[in-house]
Amino acid sequence: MQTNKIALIAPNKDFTLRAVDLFSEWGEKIHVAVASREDSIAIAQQLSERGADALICYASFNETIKTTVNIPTVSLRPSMLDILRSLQGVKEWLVKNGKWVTQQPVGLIGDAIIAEATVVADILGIKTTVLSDIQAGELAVLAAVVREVADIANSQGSEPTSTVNDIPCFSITVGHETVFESVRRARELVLAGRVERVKLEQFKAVMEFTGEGIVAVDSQRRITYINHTAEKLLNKSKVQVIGCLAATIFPDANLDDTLRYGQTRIAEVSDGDQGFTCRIVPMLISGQTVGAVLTITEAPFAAKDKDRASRALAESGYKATYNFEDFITANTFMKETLEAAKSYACVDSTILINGDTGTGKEIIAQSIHNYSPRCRGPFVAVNCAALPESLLESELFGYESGAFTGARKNGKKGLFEQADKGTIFLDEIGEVSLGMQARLLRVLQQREIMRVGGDKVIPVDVGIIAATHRNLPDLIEKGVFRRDLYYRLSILQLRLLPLSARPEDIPLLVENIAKKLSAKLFKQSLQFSAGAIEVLRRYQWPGNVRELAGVIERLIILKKDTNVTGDDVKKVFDVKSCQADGVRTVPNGTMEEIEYAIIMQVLKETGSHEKAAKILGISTTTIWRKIKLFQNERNDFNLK
Ligand SMILES: Nc1ncnc2c1ncn2[C@@H]1O[C@H](COP(=O)(O)OP(=O)(O)OP(=O)(O)O)[C@@H](O)[C@H]1O
Repeated sequence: MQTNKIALIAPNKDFTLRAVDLFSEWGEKIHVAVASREDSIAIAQQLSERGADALICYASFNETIKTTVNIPTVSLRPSMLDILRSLQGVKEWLVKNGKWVTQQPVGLIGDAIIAEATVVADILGIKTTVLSDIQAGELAVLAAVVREVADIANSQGSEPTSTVNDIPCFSITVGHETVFESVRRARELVLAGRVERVKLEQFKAVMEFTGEGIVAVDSQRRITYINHTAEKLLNKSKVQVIGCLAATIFPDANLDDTLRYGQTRIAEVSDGDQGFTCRIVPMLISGQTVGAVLTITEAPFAAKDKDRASRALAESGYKATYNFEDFITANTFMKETLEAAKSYACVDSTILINGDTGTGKEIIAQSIHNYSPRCRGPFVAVNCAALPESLLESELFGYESGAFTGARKNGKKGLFEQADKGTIFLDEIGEVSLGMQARLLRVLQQREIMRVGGDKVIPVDVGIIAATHRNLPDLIEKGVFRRDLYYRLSILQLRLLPLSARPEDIPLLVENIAKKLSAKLFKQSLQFSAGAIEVLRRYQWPGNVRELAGVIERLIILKKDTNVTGDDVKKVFDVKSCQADGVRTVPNGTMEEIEYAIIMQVLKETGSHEKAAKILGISTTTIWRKIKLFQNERNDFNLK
């Protein structure tokens, strides 16, 4: 390879010789190689491997060559000026030889030049006809033939280069200026390529030495790039990894959401001993996902500790079991909500879930935790309505020894501390007192707590998800909820629709819940008729999915066969009202008093909040809330 790194691929020996002459005349050190159509690609590749920075290729070779080499290519073909000059020569010759007056057409041959030659001939007033080759067509009626010849012009003359059956044949060849222009263009591309390469090298240097591991994956999920840090983290070399399917290196990293739907997500991946947190970001070109970039950092939990960690979590009970797949819905709004929830899971801001009782707020909270980088940490759910204020405070923030009578000798860690590195789910946040709201606001802002009776500030690393069935802006208006706390909580909001607003979910939920419950109760799964589904769709479901699950459970237990009709469903609804109206006596009083009395009666009969909730078709949270509300109102009343 010569020092000048441009090479020309010529289609024949004559072309080659003329090009060599021209380049030496111009003092250009350009390597010229001759190639046939068949070996042109191999020769182009050899030239590229031997260090050529750009190739000038005869036009008919260029289309295939440019897609097989990684260096820029320039197509060399007769220019418009070359065609004009040739046809002008033809016209002059026809005039000079008395053939112009006959107005016989000129035959044109050569796919690459036909379009331009026809236009130029029109301008010059030359009649033309297109021929496929020199033997074909009515040569006798032609004044002349003009054809493209793969050569460099050797003279500027306007004489025929040959004759066929006494018809003069003229050639259109590549002019000297055209060759010169192709060299100029190739040089320009080499220069531009160099600038790009410098930028690329700078970019690569930054990528290589950043503290995070970086891996790029194409749309076929094959690894196309891995930086030095990722090689070290994964203990694998570029050679081992490039070209492999991402799944072979990261079996737990699900790329579907990113490659199909362009979503950014965070996954916990491991390669045996070591665990990593992996942020997966789509690579977009003009809005189209063409691949993904994975940034990898060491996870707070090493893989070898995972079993121990998850065992400890299971034992502590602070474990989230639900994932997004468990949330069944066919409703478009709810599907969008799930997508938003997945995005929220990737950031650490507080999330507020709003929805009626039984709409799945806890499923969503658990799923967010399990989808987030905190998934290996604890998930601590606190029902803020279930505890009296003083107890809630010491439960949430813990206490120091001797903080109050009956306090443990060594003090106690609060739930915020227990949720460290994980997520705390503050259910029924709308029910907490103003005093407690002030304490919560401080944690939300500073991510620090102070134990009851303590004076030490303890930093806590927790994700916070809050939920309520209440309309918090209404509570703000009533002065029972702090506006500043609401703003803090509501940066990322999710709203869950009541079941009555999404009747299209009923068939899916019925099928799914019936399958799960019948397996749990060791019963055969039920078949719901269209009539049964219709009855279920028309019902209002004040207790939402929890109530639906209760109805299905009753059907599974009561039905002797497996086919459920509309009447069966109605009867089960009746059974429920019989239980409430028939067996128990309804006391006199206000609605609240009757409700309170019924709740207390069922609690007494069952001895358990869970069983009572099931019978009444409401959640345990609602039971706690109603009791608390009733008792608070009584206390207020008594105080007055
Ligand atoms: N979309 C759903 N798909 C499947 N199961 C659901 C769905 N929504 C709710 N459930 C089921 O309904 C029950 C209630 O759900 P969850 O406890 O998450 O509701 P909630 O909104 O937190 O209720 P509450 O406010 O009363 O505590 C659970 O058994 C849950 O599995």
